[in-house]
Amino acid sequence: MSVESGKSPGVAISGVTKTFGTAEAPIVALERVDLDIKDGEFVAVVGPSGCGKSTLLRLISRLTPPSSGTISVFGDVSNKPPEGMSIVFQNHVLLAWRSILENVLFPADMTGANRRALKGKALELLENVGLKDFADNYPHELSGGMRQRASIARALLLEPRLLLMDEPFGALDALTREQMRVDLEALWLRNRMTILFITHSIDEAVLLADRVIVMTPRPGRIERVLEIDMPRPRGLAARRDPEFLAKSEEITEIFLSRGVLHRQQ
Ligand SMILES: Nc1ncnc2c1ncn2[C@@H]1O[C@H](COP(=O)(O)OP(=O)(O)OP(=O)(O)O)[C@@H](O)[C@H]1O
Repeated sequence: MSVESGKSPGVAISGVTKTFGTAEAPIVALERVDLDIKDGEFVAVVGPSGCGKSTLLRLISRLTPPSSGTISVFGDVSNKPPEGMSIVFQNHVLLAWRSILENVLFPADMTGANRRALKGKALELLENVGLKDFADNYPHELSGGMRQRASIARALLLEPRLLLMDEPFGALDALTREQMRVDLEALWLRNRMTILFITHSIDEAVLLADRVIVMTPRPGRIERVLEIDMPRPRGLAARRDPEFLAKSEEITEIFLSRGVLHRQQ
């Protein structure tokens, strides 16, 4: 049951299979996936390349329909894009000819929202992601990490209730990635939106999420769901928490047992 008494429904995925290809040569990207995400929960999905993580995100966003099964987003089972949804991809998709502030305001232009009323909000978001002084610069004047921060600020402009993040830090250097993780947690603690965060990194998943969904490939299935019981904010120190070490090890063991990782000979 996806709806806890007294709480609003989050995302409920029930018996979902997604098959690509042809009847003769089907590619089963996801098979019989069941997953409930609570409203306001931070869930990470970790798994090897090709296990169906992006497909899962695309199904929830309704960019792709499931082959079978149902997906309810905040109680809505229609095939319309969920209201209050934002997506952040691995590679920033900023518009080269717009300043950073204008890029963050872009969703206002797309939806017909009042951009004048949202300008203050956009500047506040740029401050939150450490780009206050770059509002009038253009994307080519920023580093990769700064551009990704701007993408995240843009995704938050309309105060999404559901934030879908597909390897958002995948293209960043290790130091920037660590800082982005800490900053994303701070943003989430302020806004408490529902987050589905896709990553290849075991550490990142355990450090960020309330629950980690471990997926294994061919066909993509949920192998295990782990509750991460660490106090927040977790910040940089969380890497020393015994819970972090135990849960990272548990996930590593799953991938070892499924041949995704191999011990050195
Ligand atoms: N549009 C499509 N047409 C055909 N096959 C597809 C399509 N999209 C995904 N697939 C297949 O579905 C499977 C899962 O792909 P998906 O992109 O969801 O994996 P992923 O876990 O996100 O991988 P990665 O971590 O490499 O991004 C793969 O075998 C892929 O080839």
